[in-house]
Amino acid sequence: MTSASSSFTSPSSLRVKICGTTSLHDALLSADAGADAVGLIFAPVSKRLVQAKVAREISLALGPAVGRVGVFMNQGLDEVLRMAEASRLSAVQIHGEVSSLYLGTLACYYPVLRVLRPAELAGRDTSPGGDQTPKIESGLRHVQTLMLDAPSPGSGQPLDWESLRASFPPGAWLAGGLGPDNVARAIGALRPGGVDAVSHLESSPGVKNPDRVRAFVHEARKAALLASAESYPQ
Ligand SMILES: O=C(O)c1ccccc1NCC(=O)[C@H](O)[C@H](O)COP(=O)(O)O
Repeated sequence: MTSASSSFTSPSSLRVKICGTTSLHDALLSADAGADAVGLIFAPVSKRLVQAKVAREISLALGPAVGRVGVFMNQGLDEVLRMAEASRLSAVQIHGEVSSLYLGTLACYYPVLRVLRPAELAGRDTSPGGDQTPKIESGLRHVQTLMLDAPSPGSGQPLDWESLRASFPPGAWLAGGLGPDNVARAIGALRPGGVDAVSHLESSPGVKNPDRVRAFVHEARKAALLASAESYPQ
């Protein structure tokens, strides 16, 4: 496994996901801005919940080139698979406590973005009284894309990128408090395989700010280009 600082991020391979899409209008906006994927949140705790009917409408309208990632948190396998099929999702993003069996089963049907918090990345939950069991389901690494996110998803809180430099898994995606103003610094620090954002791209919960969405995609692409140029030996 290469270290995060030496891994190569090709500008064309950085994936940009715009999460918390609740309307066809905003989905088309993100696609037009050059996003690779939109996130459709089905976790009931979210203030950005998308209606199943709207999610399906979005999936069918976006066509094959833009991913539709369903976001789930502590929801049963049956529910995830049912929503994914009904909404014509192209991938699922899984937050919360789930088993290896759960992830392995899902991975038979959909590409899985598995979300971890920094404490879990270190291999154990360091919170008071936390479970010390390693949290990366090692047998499933080959079928998962990891995403590192803040402990409270969708809260707009950035992670401490510097402290993650040594442990950030090559190719993992990064979320947590990203926006047009800081995504370049985050890419420069960790060279993620993808970036994902919601809070700092909105005018109100569940409603996108078009200028910020466009600026986010633009800044992310520009930073990936710079990072890949720096990765070439002189
Ligand atoms: O955004 C939410 O409301 C949400 C609620 C419950 C589970 C996941 C949720 N969002 C998932 C995402 O992928 C967000 O884009 C990610 O957490 C980053 O959010 P932000 O820090 O607000 O950019």
